[in-house]
Amino acid sequence: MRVVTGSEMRDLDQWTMQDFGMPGEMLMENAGRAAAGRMLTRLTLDERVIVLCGSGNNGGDGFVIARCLYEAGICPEVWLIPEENRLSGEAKFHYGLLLQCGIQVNSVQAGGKRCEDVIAAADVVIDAMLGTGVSGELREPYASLVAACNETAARVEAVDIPSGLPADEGVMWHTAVQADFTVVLAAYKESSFLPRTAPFYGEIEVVSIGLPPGTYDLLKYERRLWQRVDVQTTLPVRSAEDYKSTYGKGLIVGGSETMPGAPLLAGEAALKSGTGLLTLALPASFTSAAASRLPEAMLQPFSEGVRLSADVTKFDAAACGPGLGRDEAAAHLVQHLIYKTDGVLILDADALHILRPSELKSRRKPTVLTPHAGELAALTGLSVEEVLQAPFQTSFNFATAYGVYVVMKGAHTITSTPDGRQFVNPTGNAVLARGGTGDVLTGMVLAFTMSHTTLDAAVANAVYLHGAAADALAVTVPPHAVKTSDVISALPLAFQSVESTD
Ligand SMILES: NC(=O)C1=CN([C@@H]2O[C@H](COP(=O)(O)OP(=O)(O)OC[C@H]3O[C@@H](n4cnc5c(N)ncnc54)[C@H](O)[C@@H]3O)[C@@H](O)[C@H]2O)[C@H](O)CC1
Ligand SMILES: [K+]
Repeated sequence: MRVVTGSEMRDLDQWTMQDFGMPGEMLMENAGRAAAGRMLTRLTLDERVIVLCGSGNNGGDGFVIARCLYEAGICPEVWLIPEENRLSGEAKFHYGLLLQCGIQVNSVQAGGKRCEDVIAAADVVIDAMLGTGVSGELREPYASLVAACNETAARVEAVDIPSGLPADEGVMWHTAVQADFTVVLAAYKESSFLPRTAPFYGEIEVVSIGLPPGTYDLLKYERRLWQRVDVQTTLPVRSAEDYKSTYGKGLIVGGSETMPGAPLLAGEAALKSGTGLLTLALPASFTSAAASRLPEAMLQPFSEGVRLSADVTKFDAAACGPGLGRDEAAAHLVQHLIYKTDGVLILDADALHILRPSELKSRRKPTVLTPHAGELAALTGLSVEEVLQAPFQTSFNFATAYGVYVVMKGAHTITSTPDGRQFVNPTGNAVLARGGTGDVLTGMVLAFTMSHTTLDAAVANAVYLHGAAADALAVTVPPHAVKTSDVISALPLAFQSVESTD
């Protein structure tokens, strides 16, 4: 399922109409009819339904939806917001068809009955006012109608995008319809994954509008959801012939006086994600606690201060950062791993605070960074707010500039590859909003980079199953009554959730 910008969507529309040859009227019929189909599953014949239609093609979709509801026996009250003569193209065409059906269309411009009052008294309001073509602050009467939609007790269902909301990240906006349900046309828009804009969509369903197969391959960059089927088709299948080093030799470097548990969380997660041979490098004072907590792991206590005694070149993958601290000795350790490891290097937590991005360019082997918004802000010199407003572009820029994988953690974690592909994660919940869950993900990424055939799948699967473990927990316990090690305990449930055939 793709994630597109407004201009990418328009390009795909144009190609479909001009090159593929599908008339715009047909594309709009497909869009409106598909949206109506999803809305009809939620409507009852006795509900008073209002359809608000704007001046562009979003409004055109509204005309088609109104006609489809009429066909299904529901007589919607249609409100045209602009003057009729503002309509053009396929929207004007479908407006004509609607009038042909004998459906009365009310005009906001005509005065008399106030549309706001009708919205207040409705059972369902279908928002076909503005779609991906919105720009700038809402002009009247749209601003007042959006306010009315946000005050009514009616169920509000948006077409393609809640009116007023930008499709793209990084766009200033002021107000938007708070939808209960949004039927998204053809592909997710970026704003459905941003912390500030996602809540306005309400429940989302994406519908096909008949774009020909392969249309999305026209786009320069792949940006899509990483879905259950992607995990099912790339998760390695274990075999009886496997032996303990089949899935690599992993190293986790971390821990300090103030954060002794972080490498243990990462280590346990790595072991429960399939690592056969794991070494923990941590302060000597914690080795006995580590041995009792993780007897499966080999231990390499730091020698005097924070020095690695292990030969890092013999590991297939190394993860550095959980609980490491940020002093000078820790900084030397990070540099040592950047320049000396022969395998995949995962940098998380304190290692990201220590890291000088320019050093990444010396890496000849793959590198995976797992920052949250604050860490990515520090790495890029942006503010946290700037990162949260444009997570796709920010992580894309860093990944392609430094040739690394970037896992930008959040409610919708985005994985960016060195060549600019991006995968949005659909799993996870508030259970993960607690200390140590990042350490768990680091251990999972370490394990998966050694067991998967491609790094794309290794990283995206780790993110997916990390969230799926939280989803499995949330089924039985409230998010506040969970501790991070419960997420590790739920990993088998996460694996089962993708291995089951249902
Ligand atoms: N492939 C698809 O997804 C298809 C999508 N369709 C629908 O088309 C809209 C995009 O249509 P477009 O005409 O480009 O823009 P809008 O309808 O969103 O609105 C433009 C319209 O709104 C006015 N406007 C813009 N900004 C403001 C503002 N700040 N205040 C007031 N008015 C504003 C502007 O003047 C224009 O008149 C997409 O979302 C889908 O719903 C196609 O139907 C089929 C293919
Ligand atoms: K809309």
